[in-house]
Formats: sequence, structure tokens, C-alpha cells
Amino acid sequence: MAATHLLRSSPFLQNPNPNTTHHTFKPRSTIKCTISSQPNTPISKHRRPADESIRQEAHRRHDTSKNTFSAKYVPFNSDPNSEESYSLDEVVYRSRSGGLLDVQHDIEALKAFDGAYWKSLFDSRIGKTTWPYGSGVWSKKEWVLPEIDSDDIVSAFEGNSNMFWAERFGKQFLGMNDLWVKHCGISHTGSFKDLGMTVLVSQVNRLRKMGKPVYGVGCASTGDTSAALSAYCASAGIPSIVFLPANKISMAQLVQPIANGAFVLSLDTDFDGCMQLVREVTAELPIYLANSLNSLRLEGQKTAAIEILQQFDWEVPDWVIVPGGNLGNIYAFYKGFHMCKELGLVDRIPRLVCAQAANANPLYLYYKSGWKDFSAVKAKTTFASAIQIGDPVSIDRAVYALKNCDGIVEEATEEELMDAMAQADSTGMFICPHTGVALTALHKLRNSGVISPTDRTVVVSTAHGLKFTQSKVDYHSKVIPDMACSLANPPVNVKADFGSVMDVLKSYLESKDSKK
Ligand SMILES: Cc1ncc(COP(=O)(O)O)c(C=O)c1O
Ligand SMILES: N[C@@H](CCOP(=O)(O)O)C(=O)O
Repeated sequence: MAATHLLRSSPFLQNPNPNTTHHTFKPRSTIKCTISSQPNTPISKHRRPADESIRQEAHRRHDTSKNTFSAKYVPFNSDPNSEESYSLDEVVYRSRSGGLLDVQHDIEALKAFDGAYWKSLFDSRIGKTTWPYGSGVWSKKEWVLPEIDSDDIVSAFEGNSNMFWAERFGKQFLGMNDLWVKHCGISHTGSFKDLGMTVLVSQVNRLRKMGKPVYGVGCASTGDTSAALSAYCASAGIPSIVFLPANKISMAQLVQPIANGAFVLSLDTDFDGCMQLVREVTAELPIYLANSLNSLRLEGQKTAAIEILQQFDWEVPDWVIVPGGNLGNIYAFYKGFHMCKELGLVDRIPRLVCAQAANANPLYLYYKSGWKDFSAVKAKTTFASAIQIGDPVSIDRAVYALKNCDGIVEEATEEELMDAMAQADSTGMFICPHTGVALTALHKLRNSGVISPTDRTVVVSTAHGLKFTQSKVDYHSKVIPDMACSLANPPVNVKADFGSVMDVLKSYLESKDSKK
């Protein structure tokens, strides 16, 4: 059914349910008119009365999407005849057989609207302050958590992250002119985890309001999940508990949950050890599990894929390269792209590349074995510390995603990822080492001719470079053992007198001139 006619009025008004109307809504002009006709009431400059918050405004407008669309947990990649399913209001992370779960949407209900309808609806909500659609995640609410009341949503208006045209990097290092970096790390807590955490914490907020025994929310983390969890919980007044591997995350990441008032456990183990512990603990205590084992998180993360399409005006890129650790995100991207195809917004999906650090590469090894033998590995120290994970919980999801999009897995050594990060930074970016892993994968696939110079390619940057300054300082100071740090750009110590400064500058300018 073509439903674009529903979009004629203000974008704030769009009603995804053809059978209901926004009976409580008054168009902007009506509100102004009503207010100005009352003698002592000042004319409102804004679309809502001064004493009304955006949350109350959303309430007044009454979100009808929750009457139309629905979603539930089902076993991941289950037999279509399986009847096993769970309400999203249950606390459940695993299927009866111990497998992963997935959030399944009522696709038939969503299909009552055509692709053009969804594109216009999502486009109309970008960058607004309307609760909750100002968020890049909640602007796709009908596809994320359709049944949650907007009142229960905990959001920092995350998402809508910029896509950077890597003009100079692409031309200079790869001979490409259609290379893009999706900066998911330019975000509230500095990583893509905000996209998933707004969904998970919102659902927890709802469960607590329903009186369910959820006293806090916990996660194991390499630094980004914990930062996002603690920020969103703090914003909603919900206790958060984070399990961190001692001395394995950056100082900037460690201070985030501390500052946000989380209960921080620093454990003498690695991420996989923390993950094992948090799973055991959340099975015993009324602490809700916030890692991506919990499929709710991926509903938020998948919106980054939808956003990429939206930013290309619904044209599909050829490649999307994503750094992988616990492997939830690669599946989330696949799911976002796949839903857009299934619901008629696009006619194909991009090929995905999952990039791993060679020091933590269980997926890469599995891929290289022709998907024959999966073994967890003991992850070694890597500058890409947020993906130092040897036993990824979402391995099955990642394999499913890659097989269904003709995907590829690549790896990056420490020197490769650090050089790639330095190269990118030298062209005006300030990326994290994980993005260096993804850029290394791109280099390799360009060199082997798999990715061609004209392929439209998106590299997903997963965290903000400012979280990883120590690795950049070490590189540019050339203090990393067994690494040439060939792109190091250390500061020059100069005596504070005119002659010394002039000498140094002359030889700098001469060196630049000779390179012309
Ligand atoms: C910065 C960063 N990049 C990439 C990843 C990998 O994401 P995933 O665990 O979903 O594979 C993570 C977390 O694992 C991360 O924190
Ligand atoms: N990089 C992650 C590792 C945990 O991943 P999750 O997506 O399963 O929470 C982190 O920052 O903790």
C-alpha cells in the first residue's frame, strides 16, 4: 500500500497507523491561534507551551505506533516452524536450547507501508528535537522497539552521526574517490555503543516501571559498553555495575563509569573472563545483562546501517567495513541493511567486511578455515584494546551475517593498524585504533583488487580517537618496541630564542619544498 499521502502534514505529525488518528494533536498553527486568542496569555514562540517538556509533548501527541507494530524474542536463526518466542518484557537472554535470541519484528505489519513511506518518515525526523525522534535510533522507533511508550525512553539523542568523505585519505593512500568514514564514535559517550544502550536501558526503565525485579544493570566491558551503560543508567537513575579487566582499558574509558557513578569492579582477568563472570552473576541476581548477548542492544545498533543508506539518499554502498570483537555489531549492520531490503527501501545490500586485530582473531581464523573449525583463542594484548576478545558471544550471528552478504573477514597486525591510524590522522581524522584495523582491511582488499577504486566504500569508525590518546602518544614518540612507527610526527624541542626557532623553521620549510 502506498501511504505517502499520510506525509503531507508536518513531519512531527506522521502517523504510522492508517487506522488511527492523532486526535490529541493540534497542528502548530492551531496552537498559536488558540494561545493568541486568550487575553492574558503571551504568544508562544515555540510549538509547545513553555511549561511543557518535550517528553510531555510526546505524551500529549500520543504515539500510535505501539498499537500497530510489535516485536518479540525468538531463537536466533530458528526453524520457521518453531513456536518458541518470548515477550520483550521477559528477562531472557538465551533460547531453551541455550542458543542466541533475536528480536523478530512483525514484518507483515511493517509491510503494510511501502518503502517510500518509511524513507519519507525516517527522513522527516532527522535532526529534530521532537521526543524521541530527535535520536537517530528512535527516529526508527517502529523498527526498533515499537511497543515502548515514549515516556519510558532514555535517550541522549544519539545517532545521526556524521559520514566523513575521506577525500584526501582515499585519493592519497588508496586511489579511491568514494570512500567514507561513518563516525559512530562521535557520540554521547564516544562510541557506537550508545546506539544499543539507549534501547536496552529504555527497556529496563519500562520493566522497572512495570514492577519487574530489575535492581540494576551489569556488563562486562573492554571500555565502551561500560561507558555507555553507566551514562544511560545515570541519566535514568538506575544502578549500573561494570566488570572491567584490570589494566586492559584506556584511562579515558575507565574514568567514564567512575564519573557516572557506576559500581566498578576491576578484575584480574581479561574481557572473556569478565564476560563469563557477568553471565554467571546475572543468572543469580536481579541484575539485567547489558552486553550484546542481549539481542535488544542490536536493535539500536542496526540503525547505523539504516542511517548510512539514508545519508546516501537511499543508494546502497558497495562495501561496509566494520571492526569486530564480541561480534554483535557486524550482525546488527547486516540486520539493518536486510530490513531495508525486505521492506522495500532498497533493492540490495552491501557486502560486509569484518576486520579483526591479528592478536584477537578467532573469526578470521574460522573464516580462513572455510567456516570449518571454530575455536576460541586467548586474545593477546592489542592497541585495539576494545576488540581484545577471544571468545565472542555473537560468533553465530557474525557467521550468519557474513554468509548472507558474501562477506569477508580480514585481520591487521599491530604495526598495520597503528600505521593506518596514523595515516588517517595525517589527513585530518582522529580515529581510534579499531578504525585503524578496519582501514587496514580496506588497504588489503584494495591491494588485492577485491575492492575496486570506484567502489563506494564505508569504513565504520567505532569509537572516538580521544579515548585512545596514549596509543597515539606512544606511536608518535616512537617508544613502541619492535615497531618502526614510520609515520611518527614527534614534537621538536627548540630553545626559546628567535635564532633557534628560525633555524628549525627554515629547515622544515626546505624539507617541505624538496617534497613538492
Ligand atoms: C571501539 C570498538 N570497536 C569495535 C568493537 C567491536 O564490536 P563488536 O563487539 O560488536 O564486534 C567494540 C566492542 O567490542 C568497540 O568497543
Ligand atoms: N567492546 C565492547 C566489548 C563488549 O561488547 P558487547 O557489545 O557485547 O557489550 C566493550 O566496549 O565493552
